[in-house]
Amino acid sequence: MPQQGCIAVLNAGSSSIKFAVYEAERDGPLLFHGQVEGIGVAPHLKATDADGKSVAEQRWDAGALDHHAATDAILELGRKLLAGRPVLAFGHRVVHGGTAFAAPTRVDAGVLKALAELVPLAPLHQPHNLAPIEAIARAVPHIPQVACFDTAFHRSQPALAQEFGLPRKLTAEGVRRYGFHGLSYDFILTQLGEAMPALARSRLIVAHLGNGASLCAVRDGKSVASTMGFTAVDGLMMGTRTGALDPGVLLYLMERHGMDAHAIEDLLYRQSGLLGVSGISSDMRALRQSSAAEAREAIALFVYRIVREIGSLAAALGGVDGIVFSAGIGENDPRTRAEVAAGCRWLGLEIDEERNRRGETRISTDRSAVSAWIIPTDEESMIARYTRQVIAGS
Ligand SMILES: Nc1ncnc2c1ncn2[C@@H]1O[C@H](COP(=O)(O)OP(=O)(O)O)[C@@H](O)[C@H]1O
Ligand SMILES: CC(=O)OP(=O)(O)O
Ligand SMILES: [Mg+2]
Repeated sequence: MPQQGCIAVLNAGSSSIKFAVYEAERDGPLLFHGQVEGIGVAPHLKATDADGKSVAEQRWDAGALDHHAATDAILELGRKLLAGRPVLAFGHRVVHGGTAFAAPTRVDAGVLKALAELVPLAPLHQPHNLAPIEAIARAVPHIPQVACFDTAFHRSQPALAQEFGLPRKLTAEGVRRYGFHGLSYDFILTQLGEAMPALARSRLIVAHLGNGASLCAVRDGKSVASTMGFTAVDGLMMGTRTGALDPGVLLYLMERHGMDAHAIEDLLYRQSGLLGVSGISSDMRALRQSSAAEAREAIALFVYRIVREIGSLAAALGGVDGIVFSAGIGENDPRTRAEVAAGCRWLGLEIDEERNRRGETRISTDRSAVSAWIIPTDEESMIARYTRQVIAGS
């Protein structure tokens, strides 16, 4: 009997590369999935089959595995696990789609060239999103590849929410707020739309808190505003990124410290955030385990920034009905959820400590005016869905 074809998905984040393989048919089931997480900290590859049974596990020392080597390890593992089963298409997360790409797109040489021009706008992601596309195109040029964009979900934002106070010429050139983590928000809203349609239509703030972190204000299932802007360094403080920063700091760094664009990029994207403030780690798990005052300060600043930005998005929405937590920290760290919720008491949010500790889907009390939820994200399944659609339509 001929083997059924499948869809292979790659999702390169700033500290992880996630992967998944599904049967190719519509809503085809997952065959296996996994991730290399902790890239740059404590790389750890883990893959499981559809029943959750481990099919691969490996660890490396902090410096021994970069994104490039992690992609190679995943492609190698994929070949082994697929055991000759044909891949009908590859779906990829591509963080920045700029002004030109507002929907999932089949990749060809022209598309790849346009996406490569956006590398300076997403230096922690875009190169790692494009490298496997190029490698796969070289190795198996006949297999279609589809790029799915983090920016696409936010294209529904009102024009004002997308603008900076810059001269119009720059806005027209594309210097505007894009927003990221869109595949994650899209997945979460799709899930809510199926399971809790009334909640999905209400005024929500979704907190995607991973190594990269952002908030999205959603009304009627559509993005209204987001904390990330032109690039994924804006908004919340993150694992290694500053988040929003007074632009005057950049001028100071250039004038007083003679820093050029390259040095500033390194500072803003790789040396700051939880890592820079704590001087210990970019990983929330390590900071929670540390008794150092600097670790506590880094976490307190992370939470403070989230609470302040929730206030800002609540204003953009004209009120809030629910808050959703997701991604590495949002799904797994009850203390961060409780601390954020404590800062949102003024909004009418009351958390149920036991539900929060157990990680239940609804973590607010029954009488809380604003509900709070944990919805695990699954960007890979969203990418697979879009990849099937694009292939079916081409
Ligand atoms: N059990 C946990 N407790 C607290 N934080 C966690 C836990 N598991 C993962 N994290 C955090 O999640 C981050 C990774 O989130 P993830 O969304 O997978 O990352 P990426 O932004 O690379 O896609 C880690 O850096 C770590 O800070
Ligand atoms: C856009 C972004 O920051 O993504 P990630 O959280 O996967 O690093
Ligand atoms: Mg991610």
